Amino acid sequence: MTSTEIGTAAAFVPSPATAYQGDIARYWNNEARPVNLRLGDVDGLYHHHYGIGAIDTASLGTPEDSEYEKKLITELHRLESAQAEVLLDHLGPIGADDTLMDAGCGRGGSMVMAHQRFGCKVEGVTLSSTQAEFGNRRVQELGIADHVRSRVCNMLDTPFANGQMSGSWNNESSMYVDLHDLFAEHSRVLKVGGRYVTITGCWNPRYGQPSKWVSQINAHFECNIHSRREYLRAMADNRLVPQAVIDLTPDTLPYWELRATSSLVTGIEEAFIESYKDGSFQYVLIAADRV
Ligand SMILES: C[S@@+](CC[C@H](N)C(=O)[O-])C[C@H]1O[C@@H](n2cnc3c(N)ncnc32)[C@H](O)[C@@H]1O
Ligand SMILES: CC(C)=CCC/C(C)=C/COP(=O)(O)OP(=O)(O)O
Ligand SMILES: [Mg+2]
Repeated sequence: MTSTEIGTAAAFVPSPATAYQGDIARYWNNEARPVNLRLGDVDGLYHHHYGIGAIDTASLGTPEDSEYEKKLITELHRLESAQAEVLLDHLGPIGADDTLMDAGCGRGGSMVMAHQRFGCKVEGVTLSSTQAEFGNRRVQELGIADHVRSRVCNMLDTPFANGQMSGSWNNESSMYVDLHDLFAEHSRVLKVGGRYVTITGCWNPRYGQPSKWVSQINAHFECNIHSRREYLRAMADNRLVPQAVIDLTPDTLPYWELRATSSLVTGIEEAFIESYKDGSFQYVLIAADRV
């Protein structure tokens, strides 16, 4: 990759840094679950994260309604976009001249939302060429390819300059990497005073060790969920000072309970619901300032 200007083609695909990253690239290159594509089709924002907020039962109607499944998909998608809005709320004031980094950007839904809200540039990195192509195609269709770009790149070793970013985030993508390496890279690309935000699932140190449900989620996604304590320690070691730590577990449970009743279930719903209920697993937002 020679250019860092948004709007230029990013055809060069680097080799994965490790065999594990090669596995993860393959996983996301081959992913096409209806629960993600059909939700994205609702309004063209494609997410690979989960939802938060109360169910709007009035909008759902009853299961006997012939339109019920369509309404349920729309509702799940609304909750996933609400999750991304909450992440963006915590970035603080961002202007049109700022640049943000989405580490592990998936199909790019959060990046589009960030540009639409702030007018800023957004640089996304993913291991998957399929996802990067999907995201770049989508922003071209929207006419915002001069502001939003996905590229195939390891989030632990990005091409961005020191202090280039006013904000950066991981939306459900930090369970694929070592947290010390990850926060060292965010700390490098963020300017002093810049804001980092993550929404993630983490195991609860008060439970003791990762529960069987957490192990099941790890096996399902080939990831390695960290503990809440590990996040806070790795931030502290990398000049990232938490300003907000919010337990979103109660806010995400309605999403899972609704999803478990849909035709788009994937089989992982029970593990999320049971681990959130037994306290072994938590859905958290952490916002931290680069000092
Ligand atoms: C669950 S998806 C989340 C996607 C996106 N953040 C969202 O909210 O829709 C996880 C993403 O992390 C990316 N990822 C995992 N490890 C990575 C790494 N080392 N470097 C860059 N991206 C990585 C995957 O390619 C995938 O896009
Ligand atoms: C909170 C945790 C631990 C998340 C693990 C990372 C992950 C794979 C997120 C969801 O992606 P997705 O939207 O592709 O998954 P699904 O197909 O289940 O909707
Ligand atoms: Mg999904």
